[in-house]
Amino acid sequence: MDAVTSSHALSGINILKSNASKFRHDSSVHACGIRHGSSSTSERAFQKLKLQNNTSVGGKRSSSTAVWTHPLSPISDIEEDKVGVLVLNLGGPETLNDVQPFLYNLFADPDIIRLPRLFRFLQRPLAQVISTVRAPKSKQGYASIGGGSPLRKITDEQADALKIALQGKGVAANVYVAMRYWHPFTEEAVEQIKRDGITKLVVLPLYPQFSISTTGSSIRLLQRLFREDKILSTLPVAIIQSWYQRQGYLNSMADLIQKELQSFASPHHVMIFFSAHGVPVTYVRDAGDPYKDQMEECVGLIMQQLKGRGVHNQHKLAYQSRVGPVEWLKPYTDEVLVELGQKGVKSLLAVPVSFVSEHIETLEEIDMEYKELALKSGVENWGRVPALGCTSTFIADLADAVIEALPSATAITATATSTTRINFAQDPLGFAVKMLLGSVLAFLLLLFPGLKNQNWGDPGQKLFHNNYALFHKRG
Ligand SMILES: C=CC1=C(C)c2cc3[nH]c(cc4nc(cc5[nH]c(cc1n2)c(C)c5CCC(=O)O)C(CCC(=O)O)=C4C)c(C)c3C=C
Ligand SMILES: [Fe+2]
Repeated sequence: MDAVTSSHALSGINILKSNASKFRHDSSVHACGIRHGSSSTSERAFQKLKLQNNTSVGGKRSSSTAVWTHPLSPISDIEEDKVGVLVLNLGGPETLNDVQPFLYNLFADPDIIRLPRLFRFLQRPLAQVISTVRAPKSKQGYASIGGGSPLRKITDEQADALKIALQGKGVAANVYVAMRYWHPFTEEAVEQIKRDGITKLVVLPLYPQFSISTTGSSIRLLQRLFREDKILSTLPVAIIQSWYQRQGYLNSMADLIQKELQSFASPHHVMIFFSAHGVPVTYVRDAGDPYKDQMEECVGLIMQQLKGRGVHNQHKLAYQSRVGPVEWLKPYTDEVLVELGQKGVKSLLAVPVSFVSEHIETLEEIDMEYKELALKSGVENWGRVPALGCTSTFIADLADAVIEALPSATAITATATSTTRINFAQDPLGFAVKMLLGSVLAFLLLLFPGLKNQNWGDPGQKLFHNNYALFHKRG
């Protein structure tokens, strides 16, 4: 997928795939309230762009900077603009009492459980059932990491650090946090943006790779909120779609891996084990989610970075955190760990690669479940790379990404295209059959609550599994 293309029913917003590999990271800038350096590579490029824009026609792509300009929003306005950055994240329950309602919000999202359009009316009842069945297992997980998700605190810290890094680069901006499924909700952040009179907005997902289920879902919600609002519908917005290719991010990941390898007695013999959050395989196969491709490319780029530093360890990518009965992206982390252990791999360094803060899947799933499984399977030495969090080089790079995106901000206008409609046009018979089966199973589920499949939390009946699998095949 190319930069500045809209995708997955997200047309109408200027979406950037932040591909600024030509920008070196600026190690003189420190985030998290530390030191702020002078002009960075990106800042200089930004200044250069300002000059360029004064002399060139808008709407042209700047090949040396990976920044696109738009005739409606000349870069020379940025100094007068009131800039906002909207940081997107998933959100997590802060207490155990929040777990079920948080799960309800998650499963009520049509980008998480993808029902055919005609059966969307079942979304909420289904979410109620699934969240109730899943809650006990989820609660156990959150209880084991201190009774709640650390996501809000870490995201707030990252937002503060980003504001400071932007300031250090000469851009005064308000940074807002918009969570998809828990506080502070996206709606609240958007209201605050309106109250503050922001005149130019950059949307920055805290997911390096794009997935329909994460960045895509948040963007879809934003599109709706912005279109429905008189003021917001004219606000120039730039959306950074993904940023896993950025040099600053890759450097920061390589730094963390290199550092962690040193904690092993024999660093060369450690297998670098990338574990990414999975998505159901239908997202990639049927709905065109670029997540898998981007993840594979991302891992390749990190390894390339490490090779450039003389680190030639073996590596492997696998997918974790599957929920429900459907097939998810493979290979599965738990299965690979067992295989590697049985094959005689003795040292493993786990690298969480789909997310930039610690959360339940790093603190509980990787640090507890997977570690135990690996050790039981024959692995003797286990390590885990921490999430990037507020690492200064990383935050500085995010600030650069924001600055590079600013000139492309443009108002949200066009109407979204629907994947469902496309699928229907391509395969009307298949579409009708799936809808019919989906409806029969959904009604069965609602009429006979006993059919709830306990595998969302506990072992149980199979029918609900199959039901869910059908729902996942949208259209
Ligand atoms: C890139 C990151 C993520 C993708 C892709 C993703 C897809 C996805 N997740 C679920 C179901 C659940 N996710 C849950 C929590 C959760 N997921 C992510 C990230 C991605 N999810 C995060 C950051 C979190 C929050 C963690 C925290 O600390 O609070 C949960 C709840 C936890 C649990 O019960 O395991 C569920 C459920 C689906 C179905 C999905 C793709 C369709
Ligand atoms: Fe998830």
